[in-house]
Formats: sequence, C-alpha cells, structure tokens
Amino acid sequence: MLEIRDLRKSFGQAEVLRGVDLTVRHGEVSCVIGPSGSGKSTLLRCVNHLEKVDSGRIEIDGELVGYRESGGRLRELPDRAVARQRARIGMVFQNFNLFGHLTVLENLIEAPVGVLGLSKVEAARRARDTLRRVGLDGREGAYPRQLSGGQQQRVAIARALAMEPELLLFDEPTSALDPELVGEVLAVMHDLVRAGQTMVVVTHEIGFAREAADSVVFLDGGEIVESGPPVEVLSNPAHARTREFLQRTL
Ligand SMILES: Nc1ncnc2c1ncn2[C@@H]1O[C@H](COP(=O)(O)OP(=O)(O)OP(=O)(O)O)[C@@H](O)[C@H]1O
Repeated sequence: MLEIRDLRKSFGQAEVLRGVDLTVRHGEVSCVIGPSGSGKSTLLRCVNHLEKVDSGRIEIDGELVGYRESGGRLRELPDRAVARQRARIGMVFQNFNLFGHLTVLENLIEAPVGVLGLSKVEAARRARDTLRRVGLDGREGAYPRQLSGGQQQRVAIARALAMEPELLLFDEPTSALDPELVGEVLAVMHDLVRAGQTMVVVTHEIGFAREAADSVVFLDGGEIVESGPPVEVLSNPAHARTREFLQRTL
C-alpha cells in the first residue's frame, strides 16, 4: 500500500532524509522511532506531500504521490490532483491542530463537505459515527478549549477518520499530553489497529510500538539504521545505535 524508495530531502545544506526505503502493507502498522531531529516528522510530511521531496518515490497503492511520470521524468501534479491524493491520507499531529473557532462537529464536517463534497447531513452522520469510535459521542457542540488534551487529540483522530483514509499518519500523537491522558489516546489507537487501519506512527511510546507494530523502523540522522518486527528491533537490536537509543529512551 505505501512504498517509499530512496527518499531524499534537504533543508538548505542539511540533508534530513538520506535515501529512506519503507514498505507498509495494507492493514499493517509501522512505528517509526528515533532521536530528536532524525527526520521522523519530515518523513511523514513528505508522505502527506506537506513537503516536496528532492528525489525518490512515494507510492500509495501503486500511485505516485505528488508526481506523475512522463517521458521517463517525474513531473509535479496540479494542486487539484495532489489534494485528491491527500484526501486519502489522514494525519494526526502532536498539537491536535483543531480549528479553535469551530465546534467539534464543525471540525469534523469541514473536510468531508469541502473536499469530498458530502452533504452536511451525510457528513454530520459520519462525524457522529467517528466520534463514537473515539468515545466522544455527545460532545459535538463543544469547542476544543472546553476539552482536555486527550479529548482534543481524540477529536483530531475522529476528524482524520471522518475522511475514511486509506493511510493514517501519526506524528507523536501523545507527546503534548499530560502523562495521565496518554492512555486514552493510545487505547483509541489500539482500537484502530484491531480494526485493520493501515498506519505509520512516529512515537516515543515504545510500549505501543512493541504491542501494536508489525514493523518498527529506527531512524537516525535521516537514515533507517534498522527495521523489522518489534521482537527484533526493540528486544534484540542488531545495531549499537539502536541499542543506545533504546537505553536512553526506556
Ligand atoms: N521546514 C524546515 N526548514 C528547515 N529545517 C527543517 C525544517 N523542518 C525540519 N527541519 C530540520 O530537519 C531536521 C529533522 O527534523 P524533523 O522534525 O523531521 O525531526 P524529528 O525526528 O521529527 O524530530 P523531533 O522528534 O524533535 O520532532 C531537524 O534538524 C530540523 O531542524
């Protein structure tokens, strides 16, 4: 479903991703771990086309993200085509990124109406379904500021789900939360794993990666140092850099 090949991305002189390869099959969960500044967020942002890549390929179900091939060269897709591709990808950010001036319901129907063209009635029905999935039914009329951080993050997950994404990207979804609120967000994420949602999760929650991931990717200095099932990468890492990182983290 998601295929990344030899992905490279620089900011000015700094090469932040140095030839990243990653495959996530349909229904699989890949957890990306690594030190601060290793390029984890940039990797997700490239998949979601929030950043333009320097070179390499990102494909979802065999379709290039952001580009088309023409005469052996890659050409950028028009904005409308990129928007259509991005509608298939959900993203949940560290800081929730909800619209503060909109209610929970308005946050949830905005993109389904504006991007997918659903009627407000249909989008509201979908919003209520997704709020139920994250345990927040009945909170449609609340504003984000009236909710706890854990509830806001669950609304952000519901908002992503309301687009029925093929691929869901999480960028450190629990890092901004008070410790006692982390569990409620991880519980929702575990539910999504059980439901077969394809996900790439950047996280410092090693316990979640151990339980939920099909594969764990250790990114350091813009390179994948090692990847594989959690029992290998987390319990029996092959590389000293992975071992050192895990010792510092745990
Ligand atoms: N828009 C940008 N312009 C310039 N440099 C950037 C930009 N975005 C990220 N960087 C730099 O790229 C490097 C990788 O950043 P990135 O946020 O991807 O790392 P990360 O692994 O997600 O870190 P963290 O765990 O702290 O969020 C960092 O050195 C960062 O300063």
